[in-house]
Amino acid sequence: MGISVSNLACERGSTRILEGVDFDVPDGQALILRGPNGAGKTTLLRCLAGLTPPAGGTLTHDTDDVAYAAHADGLKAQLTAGENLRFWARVYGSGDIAPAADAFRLHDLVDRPAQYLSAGQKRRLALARLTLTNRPIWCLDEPTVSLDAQNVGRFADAVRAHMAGGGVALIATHIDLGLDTARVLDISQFTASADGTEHDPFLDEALS
Ligand SMILES: Nc1ncnc2c1ncn2[C@@H]1O[C@H](COP(=O)(O)OP(=O)(O)OP(=O)(O)O)[C@@H](O)[C@H]1O
Repeated sequence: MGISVSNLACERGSTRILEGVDFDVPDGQALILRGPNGAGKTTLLRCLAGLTPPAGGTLTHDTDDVAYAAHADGLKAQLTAGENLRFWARVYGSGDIAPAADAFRLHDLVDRPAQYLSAGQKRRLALARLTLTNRPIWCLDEPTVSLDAQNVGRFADAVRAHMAGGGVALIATHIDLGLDTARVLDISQFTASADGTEHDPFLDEALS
């Protein structure tokens, strides 16, 4: 399956952010998305996940096959960590939460309400959801924010396990995850602004 993107254009609001985006990611591979702040990494991931329709070009994958992890953790604050995991396991039809809890060392936290978890613990819980989705394509936006070095390593292990099972991962990150086989794509080459500078639609509007 993998992902194949051809001449893709992406918008936020009605503003064209990216155009001419071309790449392939075969099964079992990861693609690291790089580019300066505002280059359009989130915009591209949202488009690949089906949250924003493409403004042009083609995607070959079914967006229902995508598990998307945004900047926000998306936890249910009143539920415990374990209840959050069991909720997602029911939603995605995956029975056992133990492998997800193992991957991110959450066993000691399962009875704690999510609202009382530290920032890094919340992020680990949010990332554990990925392993419960059984979805083959992971689109991850700055997944390691708030993680310490050991947990960055655990996250990288989870991505490796996903790839070993034939899964695909697209990861916007500014850090080195140590994924030796991953390709890197600088998406600033696809920025839609004519002069090549960072496009700021709010400034454009103020000056027009
Ligand atoms: N709703 C919106 N309407 C118009 N423009 C938007 C909207 N949301 C974001 N943008 C603009 O789209 C551009 C791309 O934003 P995006 O969040 O995709 O960048 P990014 O590469 O993920 O940045 P960062 O590294 O800072 O997370 C930015 O210039 C941003 O200001």
